[in-house]
Amino acid sequence: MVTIQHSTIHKKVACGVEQAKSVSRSVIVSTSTKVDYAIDPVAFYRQGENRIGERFFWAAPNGDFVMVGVGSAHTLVSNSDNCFKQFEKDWQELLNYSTADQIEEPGVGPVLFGAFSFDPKKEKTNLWRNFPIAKMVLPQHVLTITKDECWLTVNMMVDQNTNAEHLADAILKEQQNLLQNLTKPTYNPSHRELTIEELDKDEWIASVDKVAGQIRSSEIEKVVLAREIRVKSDRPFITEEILDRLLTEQPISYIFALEGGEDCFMGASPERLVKKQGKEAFSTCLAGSIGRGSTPEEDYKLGNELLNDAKNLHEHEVVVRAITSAFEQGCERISVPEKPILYKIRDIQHLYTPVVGEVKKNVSLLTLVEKLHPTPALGGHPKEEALQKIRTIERLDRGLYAGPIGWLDSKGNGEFAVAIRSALVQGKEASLFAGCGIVGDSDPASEYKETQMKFRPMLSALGGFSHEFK
Ligand SMILES: C=C(O[C@H]1C=CC=C(C(=O)O)[C@@H]1O)C(=O)O
Ligand SMILES: [Mg+2]
Repeated sequence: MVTIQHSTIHKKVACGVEQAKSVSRSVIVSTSTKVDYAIDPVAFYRQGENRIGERFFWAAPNGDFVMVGVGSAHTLVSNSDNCFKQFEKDWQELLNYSTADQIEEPGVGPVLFGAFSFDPKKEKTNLWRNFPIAKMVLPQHVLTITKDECWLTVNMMVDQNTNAEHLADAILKEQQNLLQNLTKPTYNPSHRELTIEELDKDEWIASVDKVAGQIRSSEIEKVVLAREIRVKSDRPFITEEILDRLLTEQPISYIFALEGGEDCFMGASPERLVKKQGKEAFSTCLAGSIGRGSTPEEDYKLGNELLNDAKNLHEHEVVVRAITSAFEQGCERISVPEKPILYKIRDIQHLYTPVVGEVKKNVSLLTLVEKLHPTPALGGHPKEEALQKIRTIERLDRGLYAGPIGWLDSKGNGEFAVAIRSALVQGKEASLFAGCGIVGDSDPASEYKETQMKFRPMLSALGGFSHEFK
């Protein structure tokens, strides 16, 4: 099933080589083809298994936009806290030396996909050894599925010595392999016996109590405290299987996976950080939580309770204030509803306020990400004081948990979610992360219960079940 003509791609690579010669540096050659048949994104991801360590998966809520990447034509890596600005500059420079088809569709053509650590200033542990502080990849092969179109893109980095014939052959051969087995995979739903270790559970509960006390007697208004559980299985986890479950069980969340070496960071986040499409920017304030009811009546009652609960409304309002203020710097004509509504996902319900604005001239998506991150839904308020508190009190290494994860294209469009409800999958083991917004009247036992609910999406997708997390 060849979708790009060999002669077309050969010509484009040869042109790229000429360009590389004239500018004395490597250049990106990118070409995209619209396909008129359905490609299952998980099947495409699975077919890329000989590129393990170099794949990513992204599906926006309701499958409105799906992007899968295999292989790496170029990788941007940063181990400093200046990563947003550095990547912005690197990307612009790469695009200045690129030849790509002019396609307006967001997410088609040269794209970067990647993730940023929650806090580059926090000391890194061995847990995240396979991930730098930040990385964004220009994939060799990209599958982009929008509401009514499906595209395949190949990206190549060529220099003056590239053999156009060889490169065109190799990339087409690999694309054919990726398109071999397009039927939706079926996975054995067999249940796994998981052993769950709650790391520093008592210390975490004590820290909630301590921080709530400090908040009552200081300028700090809110601090998000996270914890980790380590899960062990009798056999290796299969990331395709986990993706498949997440897509079925968490249809209105962002489903993501990013590989690093043998490890895979993945999750189902309900929380958008920011999306930019053309001139418009969209963000989401998502904070304040309660469980789901077992009957529609109970669920409605719980939702109503959340909508009127002073502690949760406060937790939420801090986020609305911070996101609005970040938008005021980068956007105009900002619209923010006065009151939150409910966002109900399988295991939990949240308070939700969407924020929309028109992006000011020359404000990029990465600039918005930098201004917004971390919102008080993940960090706290005031930002720096809350981060400092998290650095000293939290025992885990958050790594990419709660950091921005997403994509951007060559036209400035893209979207980032905050990587919560997530896990770092490492062979037969996985670390899961969950945090809670702590305010002055936080009750440690209820915050603990809230983290248990937030572990459920990933625990269930890993194929496990545990009474303590019911
Ligand atoms: C930090 C997390 O959730 C945030 C998002 C929604 C609700 C939250 C809350 O009610 O505490 C948190 O701010 C997490 O899931 O790890
Ligand atoms: Mg909360």
